[in-house]
Amino acid sequence: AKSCFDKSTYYEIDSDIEKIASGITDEDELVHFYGGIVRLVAHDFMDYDRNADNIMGTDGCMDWAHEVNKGLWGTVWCDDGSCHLSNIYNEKYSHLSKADFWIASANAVIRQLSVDQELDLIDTFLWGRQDADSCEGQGDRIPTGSGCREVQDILLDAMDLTWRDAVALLGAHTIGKGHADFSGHEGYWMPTTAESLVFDKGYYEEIVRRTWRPRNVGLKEEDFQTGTEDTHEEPQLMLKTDMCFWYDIDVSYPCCSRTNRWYGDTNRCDFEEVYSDNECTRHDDDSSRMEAVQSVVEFLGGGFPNENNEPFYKAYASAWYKATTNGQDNLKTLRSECW
Ligand code: HEM
Repeated sequence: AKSCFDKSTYYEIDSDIEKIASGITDEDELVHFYGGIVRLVAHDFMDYDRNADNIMGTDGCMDWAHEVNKGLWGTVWCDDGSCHLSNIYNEKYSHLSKADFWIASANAVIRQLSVDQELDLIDTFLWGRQDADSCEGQGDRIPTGSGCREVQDILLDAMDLTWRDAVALLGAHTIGKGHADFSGHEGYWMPTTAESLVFDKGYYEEIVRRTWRPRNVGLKEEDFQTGTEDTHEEPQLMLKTDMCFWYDIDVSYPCCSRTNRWYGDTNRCDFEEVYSDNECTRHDDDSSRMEAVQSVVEFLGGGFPNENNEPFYKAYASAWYKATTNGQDNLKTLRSECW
């Protein structure tokens, strides 16, 4: 096997992803095809812990049976020939490590779904990662969405990212969907399926502009929702970890954002239960988490509405690079040709 990764192989993976996507006619399935690939990489890099004996990170190893990874094994990656991504890997790319292949595949998704296909991550792509055979405890390191504390412990402390990096990376929730069967968090981060197929700064606009009321209070799937069956075909959600970039929900949950907005006669916080009397509080001015708030403002790209995805794209590329190279010291740039 040639253990070499050249540009033409990188482009071929991109076009294979495009080909598979163009054959998927069901929109929900398409959202999960694209979203699942990016989430797969996120679960590979979010287990990195610089302070642990086994630092893990992008090593192609996943504790597939762990609850937090539900929705990856069996639909995104599998060994029975029923998953697009593992099928092309087995057919054409198994000379590459899974870790490198997954990242190249996610780069393809991000490029294809970005506005004007502008967010091309090829220039910062490095390869040479080695797959690990075992990664015991991997799943225990992955965040579940419980709140700001989790972002701080995992993305900042263990992964050595900044708040700005974390806010940029989570912008990926603009694509994809949460599933009742997998995480228990049902719904899209965006208001429509179509918008869940565009990789842009929409996620930040949704956090800031909507009224978000608590859902699943008291359960382990505590999160936020907005809208009603009248306004939304499918539920629209935010996790507590998403809302944390704008509100101090560790302190104020179960709370509602923007308590002064109405839908007919009903306060938008009060559809199921009254939350209009408990507004989500903002971070203290002197809190280190204000860096997250400032990053959201930066990625909004100016006053609403605007088409300026530049600040988000730049920060995303830089954070993605850090997250996918953490702990790796022998990575190489793409060859122009492999022999
Ligand atoms: C605090 C960190 C994070 C938490 C708590 C979190 C949590 C979740 C949850 C609960 C889901 C729904 C899974 C399901 O039910 O199908 C999800 C999906 C997703 N996540 Fe995250 N995530 C985090 C970070 C990230 C990062 C860093 C990325 C990428 C850069 C990412 C990309 C995605 C994508 C694309 C989906 C959609 C998957 C699909 O459509 O099947 N997430 N995430």
